[in-house]
Amino acid sequence: MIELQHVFKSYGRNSRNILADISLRIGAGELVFISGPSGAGKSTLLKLIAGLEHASRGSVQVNGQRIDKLPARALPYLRRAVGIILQDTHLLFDRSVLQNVILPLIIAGQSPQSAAARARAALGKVGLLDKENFNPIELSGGEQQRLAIARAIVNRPAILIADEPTANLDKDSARLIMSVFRDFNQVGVTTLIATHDEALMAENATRILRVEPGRFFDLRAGEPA
Ligand SMILES: Nc1ncnc2c1ncn2[C@@H]1O[C@H](COP(=O)(O)OP(=O)(O)OP(=O)(O)O)[C@@H](O)[C@H]1O
Repeated sequence: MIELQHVFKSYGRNSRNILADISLRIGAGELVFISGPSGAGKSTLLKLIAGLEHASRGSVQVNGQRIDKLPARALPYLRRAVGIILQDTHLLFDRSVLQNVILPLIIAGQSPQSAAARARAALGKVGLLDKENFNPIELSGGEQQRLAIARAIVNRPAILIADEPTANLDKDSARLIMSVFRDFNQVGVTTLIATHDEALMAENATRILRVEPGRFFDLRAGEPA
């Protein structure tokens, strides 16, 4: 499903490697955490997999496609295959909760009617149906994260990627967010979550990819460290 082979990433020609010689495989339906100190390259790794950044060297395969070689015209396909929630959720505060979720469907060419029905189904899955007419600014931090999740999954991606989705949330909101991810993971969505939250990983970990400056660890639950 996701395979990186000898991937290097630096930003700019003469700058240092943020990621150096990373190889990994993530199978369909896995739930994987990406951990590591600030600045180590967690977001960079997620962006390479989502096709938002390009590897400087090495190959990145998603759903059997070399996305580092993907022509620009194939990018919409990748956008639909991978739902992404970045650290800054980029919610649109000039329209309603429902309209925020409808927008990616309209962009993908759906009729307004079927887009509204699917957007409502997505809001239902994250427990926000009763707030569809609110402005996102009126939502709590945890609710805004859930809205960002609804928007990311409304196109039914096979892969869901989230960058620090529980940062700045209290414990109960973080648990609720995690239960939403687990629900999607349980119906087969491959889920990658970058986090600093040790408690979250301890409670949910199946596999942790730990990114440190110059080092990389693939820690599978149940395997000796
Ligand atoms: N677009 C960019 N241009 C130049 N340097 C960048 C860019 N994006 C990230 N970097 C640098 O790459 C390094 C890794 O950043 P990244 O955001 O991947 O780390 P991170 O592990 O996700 O950090 P954090 O936990 O603080 O979010 C940092 O030194 C950062 O300054």
